[in-house]
Amino acid sequence: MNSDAILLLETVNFAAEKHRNQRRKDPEATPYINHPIGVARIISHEGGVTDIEILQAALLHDTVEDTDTSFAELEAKFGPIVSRIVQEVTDDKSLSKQDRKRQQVEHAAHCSRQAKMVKLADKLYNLRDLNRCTPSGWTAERVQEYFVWASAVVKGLRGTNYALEERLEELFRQRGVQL
Ligand SMILES: Nc1nc2c(ncn2[C@@H]2O[C@H](COP(=O)(O)OP(=O)(O)O)[C@@H](OP(=O)(O)OP(=O)(O)O)[C@H]2O)c(=O)[nH]1
Ligand SMILES: [Mn+2]
Repeated sequence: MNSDAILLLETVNFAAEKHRNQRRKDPEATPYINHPIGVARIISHEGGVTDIEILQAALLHDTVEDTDTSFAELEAKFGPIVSRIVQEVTDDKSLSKQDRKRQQVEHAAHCSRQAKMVKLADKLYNLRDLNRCTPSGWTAERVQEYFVWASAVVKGLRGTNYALEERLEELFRQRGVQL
């Protein structure tokens, strides 16, 4: 097996251990790890991107935000580039939810190309998930608001990957949301 395959297995195993007790918000409480694996797969399978550091960052993208993982830990295990990409896509949890959402819109255009790829795939996965089923406790209005906010973030990510942007635009169009 080549070394990239070994490295990806190491990375997905680390993410699975970190997210082991977490579930998605859907009524079936899907294991959380399905999300980062799906985000990495969108990047490779739909985006056609095989850059190992982007795929690793996709697998790890919610570990700091949602588990006890630190950037120092990611840097020691996976190196400075992967750690930096995850940092770029991690919300500052000390901010209010409203400020976090606003920051994502403001920061999107200033991210590296690698972080933009992860962000595009993360939004694409989550929007498809919202079309598949509504998270427990979410109203139709909250779902629509997520689409509107996601479109404002994606606006700042444009010019990164044509295939992913096309698919996102189609989802926004179906919701009557203008990009
Ligand atoms: N659509 C969907 N989302 C779910 C589900 N379970 C967990 N999530 C996560 O919820 C987040 C979106 O919900 P919000 O209410 O907007 O954010 P919050 O987690 O800060 O409360 C996403 O986080 P994120 O990946 O960090 O992305 P972001 O939207 O915060 O950038 C998404 O991954 C689910 O079943 N469906
Ligand atoms: Mn995510």
